[in-house]
Amino acid sequence: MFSVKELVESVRLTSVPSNYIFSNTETDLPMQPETVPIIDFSLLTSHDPDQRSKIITQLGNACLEWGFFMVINHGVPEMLRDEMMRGTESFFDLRGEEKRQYAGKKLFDPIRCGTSFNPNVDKTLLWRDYLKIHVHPHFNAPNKPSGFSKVLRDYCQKTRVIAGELLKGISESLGLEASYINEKIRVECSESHQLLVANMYPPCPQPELVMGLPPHSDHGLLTILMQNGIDGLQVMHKGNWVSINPLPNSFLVNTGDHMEILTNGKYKSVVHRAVVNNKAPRVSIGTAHGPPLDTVVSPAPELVKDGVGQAYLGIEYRNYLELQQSKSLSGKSCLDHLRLSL
Ligand SMILES: O=C(O)CCC(=O)C(=O)O
Ligand SMILES: [Fe+2]
Repeated sequence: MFSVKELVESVRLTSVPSNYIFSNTETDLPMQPETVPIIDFSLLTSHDPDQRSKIITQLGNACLEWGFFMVINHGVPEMLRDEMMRGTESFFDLRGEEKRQYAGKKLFDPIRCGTSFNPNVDKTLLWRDYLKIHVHPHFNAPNKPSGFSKVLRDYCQKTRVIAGELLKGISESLGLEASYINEKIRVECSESHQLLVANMYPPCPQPELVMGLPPHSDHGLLTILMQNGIDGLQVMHKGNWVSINPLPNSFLVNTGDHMEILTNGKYKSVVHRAVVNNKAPRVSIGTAHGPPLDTVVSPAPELVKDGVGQAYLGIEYRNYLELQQSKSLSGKSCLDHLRLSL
């Protein structure tokens, strides 16, 4: 099966095919009403030292306690976000044969589209189609829908700027120079890696039986995400799933596995999942921000001290991406390969 969207559109489904049914989706776990941290991005670029130090403390706390926050006042025009969302939806609406040219591709091929996470090994299929594009250091774009390439380029460039500023603030929150993360693993350099992942979750007749994306953490340092106005993201916080209802025009940001490695476990990558609904298609667009593919990410020596030993092995970014893609998406199983017992 190439696409769950095609499945939904081809037959009138009243129940879910058995190969999509998760035995334990835990969607009945109590949801905690929680206020997730909000970061006012405009204060990060403020010249007022008091304001900057306050927002850096907030950013540090958000990374420490949540690994997740909403970013407001980020300066990305609403029109660009709308165009990006419309372009992505139009891509998923293209005829099957137009999308199939990107099907069955390998991890580092410029553009891939398909369904589930890794249908070759996924025991249960996910209620999700995806489009993945390597957008930096080499920019790629599908040739349809028309005009999408320009919007995509602009959107990806602007999200890289946001990631760069957030990483400066995060470096400072760790007591390091603002440029530390950038210089250590070259996240902001011209070779840095950025992957765009667009997810399409069609409406499902029995949403409680399936998963859009099962609990997982992301590779990279930070993921910057927006959605089409339909909720479905849940974040694990203190042992509970918290449903995320983003503020209008905000970005959702989460820490990835390489943030956890780099900070020697101080800022952990956050486990999250995407649930689906029976009413409206949900689309989310994430950009994962990492170093150049040949960079070995290992714990920062400055954070391996005071009796705390090195908690993770270093690994080349490219190898980590390959490791993650070789398996089914499952919790923090990739990071577990690198943990050192202290
Ligand atoms: O759809 C979402 O809200 C989450 C997407 C996600 O976690 C991912 O693409 O890694
Ligand atoms: Fe994710």
